[in-house]
Amino acid sequence: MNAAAGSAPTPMMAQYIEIKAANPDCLLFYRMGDFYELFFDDASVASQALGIALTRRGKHLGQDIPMAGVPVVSADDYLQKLIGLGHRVAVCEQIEDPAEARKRGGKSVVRRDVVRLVTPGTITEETLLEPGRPNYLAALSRLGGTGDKAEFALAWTDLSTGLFRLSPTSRERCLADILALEPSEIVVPDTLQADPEMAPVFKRLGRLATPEPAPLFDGTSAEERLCRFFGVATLSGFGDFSRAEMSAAAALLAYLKKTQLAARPALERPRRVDPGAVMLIDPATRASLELTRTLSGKRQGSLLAAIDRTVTGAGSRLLATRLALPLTDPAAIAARQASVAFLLADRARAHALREALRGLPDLERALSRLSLDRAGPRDLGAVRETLGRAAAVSGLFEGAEAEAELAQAFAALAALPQGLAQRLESQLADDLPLLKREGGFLREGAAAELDEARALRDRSRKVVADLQARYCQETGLRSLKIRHNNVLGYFVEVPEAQGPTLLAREGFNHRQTLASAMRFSTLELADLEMRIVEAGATALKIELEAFEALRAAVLAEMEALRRGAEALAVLDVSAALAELASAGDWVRPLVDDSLAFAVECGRHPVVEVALKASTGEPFVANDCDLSPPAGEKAGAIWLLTGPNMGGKSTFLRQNALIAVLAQMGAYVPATKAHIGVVDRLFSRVGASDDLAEGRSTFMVEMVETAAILNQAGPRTLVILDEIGRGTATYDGLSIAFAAIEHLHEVNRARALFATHYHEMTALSARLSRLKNATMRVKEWEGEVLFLHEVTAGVADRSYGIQVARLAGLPAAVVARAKDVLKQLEKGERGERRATFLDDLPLFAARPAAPEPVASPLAEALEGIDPDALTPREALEALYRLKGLAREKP
Ligand SMILES: Nc1ncnc2c1ncn2[C@@H]1O[C@H](COP(=O)(O)OP(=O)(O)OP(=O)(O)O)[C@@H](O)[C@H]1O
Repeated sequence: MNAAAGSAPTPMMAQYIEIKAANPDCLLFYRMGDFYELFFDDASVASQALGIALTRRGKHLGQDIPMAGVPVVSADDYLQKLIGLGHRVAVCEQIEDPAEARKRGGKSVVRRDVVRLVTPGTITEETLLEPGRPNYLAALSRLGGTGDKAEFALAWTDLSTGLFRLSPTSRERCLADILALEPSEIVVPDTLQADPEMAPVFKRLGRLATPEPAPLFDGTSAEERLCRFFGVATLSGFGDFSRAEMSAAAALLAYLKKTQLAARPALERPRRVDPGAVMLIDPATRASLELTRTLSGKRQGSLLAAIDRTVTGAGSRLLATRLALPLTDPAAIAARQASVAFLLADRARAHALREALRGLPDLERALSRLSLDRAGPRDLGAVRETLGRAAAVSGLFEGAEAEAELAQAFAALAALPQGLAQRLESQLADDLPLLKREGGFLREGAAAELDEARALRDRSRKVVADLQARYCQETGLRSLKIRHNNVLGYFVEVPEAQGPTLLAREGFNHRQTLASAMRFSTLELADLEMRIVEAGATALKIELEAFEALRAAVLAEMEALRRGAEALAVLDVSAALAELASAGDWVRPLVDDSLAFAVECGRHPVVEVALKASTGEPFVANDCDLSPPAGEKAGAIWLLTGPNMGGKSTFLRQNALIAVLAQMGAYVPATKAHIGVVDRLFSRVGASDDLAEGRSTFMVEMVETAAILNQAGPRTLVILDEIGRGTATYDGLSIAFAAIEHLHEVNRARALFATHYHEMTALSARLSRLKNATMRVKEWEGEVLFLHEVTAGVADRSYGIQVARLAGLPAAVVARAKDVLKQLEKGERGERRATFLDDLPLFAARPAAPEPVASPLAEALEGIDPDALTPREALEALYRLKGLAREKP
């Protein structure tokens, strides 16, 4: 848009241009009556994104002005779509009554201003939010310049619930930390985004990152800005935060101020998340394990979808957060397990609890809207209902001896302000309207004055009915009606043919003639109108005042209400995990500080369910033991060979998922499990092509493998599937070979390694903690039967051709492949297997051998071309070489 140049625009356009200039990176929703209108380029963008008509409205600089509009009543739907597409929207409202503007003179435009910037990370409307997903706005800061001294920190908030957290991070792990949160938006200093060193991070974050001027992140003023926001003299009461953490948190507040303008969100005090307290899961692992969404980005099919039995939005959000950030402290994990165990032991009460929670309104989000003054009567209703249900839940567990986490939750419920519940109950009607602006949400008896005004209004309605009957009688016109509209107010309407009767009568003033009717006003009606309007206005005023008083009363109890909401979410999650454990026969894993990893009869939580639903076949449970073998200090590595389709990937993943489930405090799909805390989880399973980023499948595989070999430690769990298969056989085999040696000798990590390179199984003779395992198959009348059973041992074949046949490869191709395989096996296989290992030095981790010194003998040999020599010359060359061999090198 280049609207500002040239001749003078109309006053309205001038106002529009000024406001748009102040918000260049947003689509401007410009309020005009019952519509938000968009102009110029914004109009084209919105019309395309929303599928709405692109029209024109007047001219600017001699050109038509493109325009698109959305009705205010359905603006939320359009906002949702635009936000989903990554746009930001500035909502510009009329901030004075049009009557005021008229008083200033004919050409005055109504004052307008932007009241809010709607961005993906700052939405609070129920309709714009997903109930079971937190909506995080994060900020990343870097202090201390570039290089090794740089200090990184993250702060994140969910404006819709008031949650506020911060955590130190680093250049290396910031991307993993950010992606673990799945923020909707992350605010970063523009200087950081422009730093080439950070390019890979920002490339991955893409549109999630919102660059802001670096002064927003100023470290020196951060503490003071935080203190001011929370109204405290010092932050020491909240925790001991680093300067980088405070900088990120202060930037977050500044961004909220910028987007929320007048409204001040009620955020909880910032809490620090210690990075060591959670299992580190890098982005590739997170994606490949499909923890909260599948590789295609859907929730359906993810581990989260498979385990989510919660019945409330807040519960579902808490479960997602726990799954995304599994813990590393055995005591904290045990505390969560104890809650599940408690509810598992008392199924009847757990069931009653779930029934009491089912369909509970989202108190956290209602509180946030109340604090931002964006709430409606149903948000007050949510407080009322939650308090009622909380009392019922408390009653349910009266006298119960609960442990740590649940004991705390019950205490929070007991501390809820039940007086507030009574007050809300006595004031709010049973059925509440969405918006407060039309009233109708206070119950009868809530306020004497209100009842009076309402009675007057209702009486007036009866008076209208009586008046109509009287007019009918007096005029003899039986089809005479009293009607109402916003333009005329109350009026008398008769069919056109009867119009003359009224025109002739005293007291009926003609107002309008329509195609089939005539309309009249009377003095009595005008008088009535005034009384009704006054009564309505009085009633509305009383209701709005009562709303404000109730809102203030709720905000005064914010802390207690928040803790109560959190307690209900904890109860919901614990009961949901108990339900899951009971329905699926899951067990409580022992999680401790050892290096054990022993799972008996483990199952894959997602595949098991999918299998049951599709073929009805049972899932074959399998053991896995990576605990340090007797006499060893480090965990074991299992080298898994087996046929294609044998279930290797499923087995690998299921053990990674069991570790995650165990450390989030859930039960696990197994008959017994002992897990020494995993501090870091790496999984390289299946190809996650990154072709769009300009890296080939093999390159991505190697980058991820490099990350694992560079970072894994003894507490790490590594899951590697078919490393090296994306290149020539010998290259791939060599890489797989070297990678396993490194894992065993240098990283000393617990690992599961699946491969089709059967040559590698011979490594178990040299690596003391490496064990061979294989997927059993049965051959029967030329068919392969996959048993999906993991046993000790080595597979001798991959059955690739059988699988290819099952997949429908043409019979001729299958037959030819069999021939080729036979030839290959005859010619090469036996030899290769026997000599392969002997040809290789044992460990790649060994110091490299010194560079060979060029010998004169070799040089002389190099210079001889046997085909070009006569027999005599050949004999001479031989003598010369013998002579050289006698000399010392
Ligand atoms: N333990 C099990 N019990 C029952 N069915 C299983 C089990 N494990 C795997 N399956 C079934 O076998 C299919 C193939 O499993 P998976 O992909 O793990 O095999 P794979 O050995 O990794 O194959 P490839 O080497 O071809 O990648 C799965 O989709 C699943 O339906």
